[in-house]
Amino acid sequence: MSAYKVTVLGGGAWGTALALAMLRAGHVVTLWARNADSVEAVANGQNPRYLPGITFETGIAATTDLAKALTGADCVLVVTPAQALRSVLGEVKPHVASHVPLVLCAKGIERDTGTLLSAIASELLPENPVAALSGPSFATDVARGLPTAVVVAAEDDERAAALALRFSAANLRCYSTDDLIGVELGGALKNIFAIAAGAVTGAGLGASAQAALVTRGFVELRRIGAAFGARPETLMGLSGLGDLMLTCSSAQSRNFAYGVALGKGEELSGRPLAEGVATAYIAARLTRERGIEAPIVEAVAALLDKAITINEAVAGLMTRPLRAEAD
Ligand SMILES: NC(=O)c1ccc[n+]([C@@H]2O[C@H](COP(=O)([O-])OP(=O)(O)OC[C@H]3O[C@@H](n4cnc5c(N)ncnc54)[C@H](O)[C@@H]3O)[C@@H](O)[C@H]2O)c1
Ligand SMILES: O=P(O)(O)OC[C@H](O)CO
Repeated sequence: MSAYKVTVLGGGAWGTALALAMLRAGHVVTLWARNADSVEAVANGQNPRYLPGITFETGIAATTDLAKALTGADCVLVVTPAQALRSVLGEVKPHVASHVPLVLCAKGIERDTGTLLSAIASELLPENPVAALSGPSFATDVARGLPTAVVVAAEDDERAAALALRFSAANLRCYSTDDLIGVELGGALKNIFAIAAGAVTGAGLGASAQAALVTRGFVELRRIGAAFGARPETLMGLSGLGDLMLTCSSAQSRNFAYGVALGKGEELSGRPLAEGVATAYIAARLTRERGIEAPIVEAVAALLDKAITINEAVAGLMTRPLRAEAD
């Protein structure tokens, strides 16, 4: 069998970790990054800017030349931030063959339009099959070779299963599903609740508040997901509940850490990427427009907008009309 060639777009933490995961799964891996320093470092078994303190095996062919990176690719993992997807795919388009699957690994929704990432890919490269990879997976854990499980989604379930088989390795177990929207929404929305959970911690509101917030956040996640056509079992799975649990409980999460800073009233500019900031803004707009009840999403968006204080956010959530839990 000829070698399977995976091209990874994005030389940050997750791009590097996924490139390593693909290498460990036995594939020929090329990583494209726009930054020459990252390219040189990754080729030498490090990425000090995004994965400080981690040394890994060599074998990833890293380059800043996008055309070269995409030549002969059997599969492309797109691992740049969600808000950059449209511009990155615009650059990719002239260089990628139409049969090559695009596996979207970012977690977000386009801030200005509310478009899901898979819809952006289908709009720009309509011939290319689209998939998503998501689930509880810190880049540092995956880069270190620690075990986890994720889910690969594509509307064609056979394609999803085939990609999951390709991507799985000793310490990366990939499940598959045809619920692409469910997987995308779970991954995008959990970041908003991770910011909220971090804010609860930062403001010193206690472990009980934390658990209540995350539980009610999950109710909201399922309510929003259902309105957009996600299947409940997907949202109960790795890309929904699994990733929500991870990001809402660990200071390793950049979204959680952003929330902690927010809750403490610290300076927020210049922090590492927290996708939930843009997602909160657009999710609040979408839920408002569609009449979906999403008080935690609203509160996070208002907090980020500095329209309310953390105390006002808490008071707003605590004084909502009482109701049956299942409603
Ligand atoms: N880090 C994780 O643990 C992790 C895990 C799962 C999913 N993700 C998701 O993966 C996505 C990327 O996250 P990350 O952790 O790699 O972020 P990062 O900040 O570590 O790296 C982002 C990379 O994208 C590059 N980039 C930014 N804009 C670009 C553009 N317009 N064109 C080309 N390159 C561009 C940056 O230079 C950088 O190399 C996010 O959506 C994140 O939610 C991250
Ligand atoms: O560090 P975060 O908050 O972007 O989370 C990373 C991953 O999404 C965890 O699965």
